[in-house]
Amino acid sequence: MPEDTPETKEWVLEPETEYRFELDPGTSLAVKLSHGHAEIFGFELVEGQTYVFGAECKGAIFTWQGCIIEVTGHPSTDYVSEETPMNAYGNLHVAFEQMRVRALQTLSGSLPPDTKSDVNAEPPRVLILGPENSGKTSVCKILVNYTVRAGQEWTPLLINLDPNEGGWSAPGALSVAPVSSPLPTSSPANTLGTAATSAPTSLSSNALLPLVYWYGHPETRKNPLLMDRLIRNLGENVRERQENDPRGSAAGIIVDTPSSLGSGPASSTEHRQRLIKACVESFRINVILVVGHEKLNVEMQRTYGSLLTVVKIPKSGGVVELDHGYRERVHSYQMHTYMYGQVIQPPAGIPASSVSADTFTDIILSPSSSVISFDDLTIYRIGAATMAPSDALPVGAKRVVSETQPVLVSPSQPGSGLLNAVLALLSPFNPDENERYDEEILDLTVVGFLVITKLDIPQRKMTVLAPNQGSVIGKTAIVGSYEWQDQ
Ligand SMILES: Nc1ncnc2c1ncn2[C@@H]1O[C@H](COP(=O)(O)OP(=O)(O)OP(=O)(O)O)[C@@H](O)[C@H]1O
Repeated sequence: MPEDTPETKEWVLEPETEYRFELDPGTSLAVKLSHGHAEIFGFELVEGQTYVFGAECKGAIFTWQGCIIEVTGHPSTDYVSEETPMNAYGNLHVAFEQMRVRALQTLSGSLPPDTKSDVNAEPPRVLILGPENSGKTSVCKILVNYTVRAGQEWTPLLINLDPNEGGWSAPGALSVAPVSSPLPTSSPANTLGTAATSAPTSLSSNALLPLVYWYGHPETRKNPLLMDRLIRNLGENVRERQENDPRGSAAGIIVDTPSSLGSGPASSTEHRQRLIKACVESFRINVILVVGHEKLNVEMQRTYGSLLTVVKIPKSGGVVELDHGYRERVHSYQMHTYMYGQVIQPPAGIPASSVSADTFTDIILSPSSSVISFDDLTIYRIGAATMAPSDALPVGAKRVVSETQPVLVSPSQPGSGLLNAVLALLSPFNPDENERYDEEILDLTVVGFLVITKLDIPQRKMTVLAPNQGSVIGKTAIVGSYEWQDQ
């Protein structure tokens, strides 16, 4: 066997144990379920199929009944753990499933006679809170995957409010997507599954169609007012959808949140509480799950305990501490995946043909680079980032820009910060002039992202990279604080 051909190791997993792995940059791992049943964050693996992981993925293959897996590759860490919180997560799922069934029965008027009085049967609308690296996103994924696997054709709404996570599009996005088939795991570039792409693809059966707003910064503290507004915008959209489809809404809502809502310095308490309130109100939350944090649990019990159910759930010992450098690399993987698709080469010796097509590890996209005039695209930045420091203002001048005020950014201005910036392209303004209003731009959803790769100030031209050739001329875009360079 050549030296760099990784050996294949067989792992026999006892019931209710999991095989955990972490990958280094540039490596991949192949896992074949050779016997039994197993799942990754609730996504069921098919016996005999090989699943490939890359882009520094970290994860766990869990089994309820026991299984045998064959693992090929060089993970930086791998081990089997017998202590997992999956029982608790499974029980939660059962409780939520009961809520869904009752909600549906109430809607269709088919409740058993003795329970007819239960007119308040509500589907689960769940907010997941916890500190950094507590496994919030993984819990969301497990709960969503169990819901869609329940065989009731549920289509829960998964809401990503963690701009650092990026959800289905680019980092900085806040979004919601109805999920109708299980979300696979293969790379942190698409933790929550993959949105429909421009690729001519047979994968579209489980591609998602998210509704996206752009916050544009990794930290919620950068612009809490904007966060608040976008959360409420998402809430409006969700409410509208649910009013139009009450039966569909019985599947419920799962909301993943940024860690800044779960913990932070005392100085940030007000900011945290304000955003949690925005979430609870916007999505009419009836269950708050607190992942492994006693103090936060007590705080939530005190604030919301009389209005809704607050449950503390255990944190998995497998959750990996992600550092700042890793998160930046993930943002870069996300942008690369957004523009070019994702190809994860299986480890040597694993034929690509044996790899499951469910995991989006072989999608090639061809972005288009085009040169446009400075006047073709109107670019705004929201609020304070463009503000000059107060001491740089002329004597006697007062600051007039508020946190949510759109400020025009001119590419011709040296130091505009636009070179390599990620821009969110917005849906059109209301065509009816009478319906237009000052801050309308904050309420427009995103139709795509682009990156400015070159600025030619003397010629007033810029080069933009976008996933497809659709024209951007005459459109409006927002710039945040993300930059990306194609390497
Ligand atoms: N049981 C597990 N075994 C191995 N890795 C895991 C396990 N659970 C979670 N992870 C990994 O740990 C990392 C952090 O988990 P996750 O993203 O769910 O946490 P989070 O609380 O949402 O993070 P954030 O601080 O970004 O909000 C992820 O890479 C995830 O894949």
